[in-house]
Amino acid sequence: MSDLFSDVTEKPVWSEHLGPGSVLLHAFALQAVDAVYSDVQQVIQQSKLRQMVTAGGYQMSVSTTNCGELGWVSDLKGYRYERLDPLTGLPWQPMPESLERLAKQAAEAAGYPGFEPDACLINRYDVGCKMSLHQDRNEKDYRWPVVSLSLGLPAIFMFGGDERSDKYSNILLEHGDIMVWGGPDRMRFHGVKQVKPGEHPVCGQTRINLTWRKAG
Ligand SMILES: O=C(O)CCC(=O)C(=O)O
Ligand SMILES: [Fe+2]
Repeated sequence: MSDLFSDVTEKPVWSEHLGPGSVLLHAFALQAVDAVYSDVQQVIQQSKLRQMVTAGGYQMSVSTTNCGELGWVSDLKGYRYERLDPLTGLPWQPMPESLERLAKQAAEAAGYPGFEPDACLINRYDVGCKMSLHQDRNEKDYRWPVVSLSLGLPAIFMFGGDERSDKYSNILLEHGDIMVWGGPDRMRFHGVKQVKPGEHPVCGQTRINLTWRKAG
């Protein structure tokens, strides 16, 4: 086919098991990307992306916002979930249906049926942004997984063990991939290496990451 984009939307969907509770769903989101991406743009217009500060006083390189009942925030008081956007004092935007549906489908495909996310964190990585190794531990109930969608520029995801010093694997995350980790893998350290320069047909010079969680 001569259609420029046919190879983008027709990449095979396949599951790669990366641990007893973690699955990389390659290309899982490609069919839903148009709706998801435009809904993310709507959310970002209402709830601005901002660079949060850690308890230690460091400004994160990624820019962040949220949708859903609960939003992840960080400031000098530390990491936590909040019902109100601290920038506006208003509730976060409701989670768009396209996002909620995709998260549930991905969780189910990864072996976590019944996932009801109440938080969707939106991270924008411009070229050069990264996320250091960390655990996701601000959620109330660790029985539910983290479901994480990558859009735009590719990134190397560091997937480590339960200790910060454990060796990690380097996993390539591409546009439309969904990484799910839960169960025995829920507390594994993870992070993202510096995003390399590039131009993506949908997202331009950025990587967008959405992570869904049952936080409350
Ligand atoms: O950007 C990613 O792929 C991971 C993001 C992440 O680990 C987080 O937001 O907690
Ligand atoms: Fe994380």
